[in-house]
Amino acid sequence: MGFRAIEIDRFTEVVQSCVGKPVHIRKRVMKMNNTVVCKCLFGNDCRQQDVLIELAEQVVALSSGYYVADLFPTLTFLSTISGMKSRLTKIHKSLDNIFDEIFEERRIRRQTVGPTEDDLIDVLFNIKERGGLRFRVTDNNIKAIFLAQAEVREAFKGEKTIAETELHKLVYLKHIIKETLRLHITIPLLLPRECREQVKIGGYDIPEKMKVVVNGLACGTDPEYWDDAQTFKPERFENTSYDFFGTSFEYIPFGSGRRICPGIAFGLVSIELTLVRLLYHFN
Ligand code: HEM
Repeated sequence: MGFRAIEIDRFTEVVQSCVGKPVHIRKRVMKMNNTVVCKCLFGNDCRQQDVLIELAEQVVALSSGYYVADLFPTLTFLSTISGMKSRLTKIHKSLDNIFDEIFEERRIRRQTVGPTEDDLIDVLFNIKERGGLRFRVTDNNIKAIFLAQAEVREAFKGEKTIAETELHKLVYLKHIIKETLRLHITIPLLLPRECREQVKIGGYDIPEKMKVVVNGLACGTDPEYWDDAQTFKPERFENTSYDFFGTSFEYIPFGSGRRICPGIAFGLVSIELTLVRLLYHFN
């Protein structure tokens, strides 16, 4: 059984054991998803798992918030006095140290036991050691990949469980997920961009190097594009071609362009499986 299936089973059992008592579903789902991602990356017995999950939760909390300093990028002191800068620097340093620790432990294990290729870190170390690429793979490249894990899903392709292959049948569930992500986009202002060249947008001159913040929530709820924009209506996605890849700017729950979320497939399967389990087992 793959990591995801095991963790979803565990999650279902925990929720079941709470029957009759209140359960904080959001907290539990978040913890479960972070555990799955962590295990896919660093294996089943990662000593640093709890700290990594804690840091991931802090990053999500910081990146999904609204910060006045984002609106006034030239006022650099704002990000300093708001404490945002020092919090991000602190998290970055902690992550970097933990990655160094994990890499070192894995190097030692590979020297004694050898590679196992059952998690992403071994896959990347194998690539690094095998060489033969046009570029050299460094520890920093590996760290960057862990922070933007587009390959995760690909690496675990062989691990699909029957439940995952059955998901395509649940058409309405997919509409519900699309509609939920439209009204409740996870990162409402996406990630900030920097303009590469001077452009005119909507009558405004945007100079080169200007920081641009795209309001994804406003796009998804703009009455010019959406009928009854504030109402939850999953059927609105019937017979439409909206996808998650940022091809229509009125629907960009995972962002768009170069910095589009690399975890789309990973995230969607996790949402679908979790919902299916909850709907199956609980009223
Ligand atoms: C339903 C689940 C998810 C949603 C709604 C979501 C949404 C987003 C959004 C809106 C962005 C900003 C994109 C932009 O500015 O254009 C983003 C970036 C990102 N996401 Fe996700 N995400 C999800 C799951 C995941 C998962 C599972 C992973 C990793 C396993 C992941 C990793 C990332 C990373 C690394 C970035 C930054 C990309 C960059 O800086 O270029 N996401 N995500």
